[in-house]
Amino acid sequence: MDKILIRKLQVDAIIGIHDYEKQQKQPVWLDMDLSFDCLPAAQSDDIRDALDYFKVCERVSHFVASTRYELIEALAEAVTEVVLNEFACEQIELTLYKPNAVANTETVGIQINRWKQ
Ligand SMILES: Nc1nc2c(c(=O)[nH]1)N=C([C@H](O)[C@@H](O)CO)CN2
Repeated sequence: MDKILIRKLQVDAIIGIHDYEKQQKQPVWLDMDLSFDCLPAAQSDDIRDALDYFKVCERVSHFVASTRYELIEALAEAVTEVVLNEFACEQIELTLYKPNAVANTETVGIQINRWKQ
């Protein structure tokens, strides 16, 4: 299966277990590998046959910016539900990073794989 790739989509969100994290947004980064048959779009050269990565990024950015979660596990799960429910991809591998979470690390994060039911 082909994939549409999105790397380091940057969104500010309310995410964390501590009070200070509930009072101010902080950056999260998202990598998304979206399983999708790209042959029809390659043959037609028509965006209507494609999984439009701009629309995915726009929707996920608005969703993440509007949420409040304590755990990255919960935010990651919610993002995969939005993408699978609203776009034609069959599977998503999502990596969600929280770069400001732990000092002396480049970032921490989570990776999950979810399929359309
Ligand atoms: N598995 C997880 N561990 C931790 C999380 C999380 O979301 N998932 N969150 C925190 C804190 O919010 C941290 O990011 C900020 O101090 C700690 N551990």
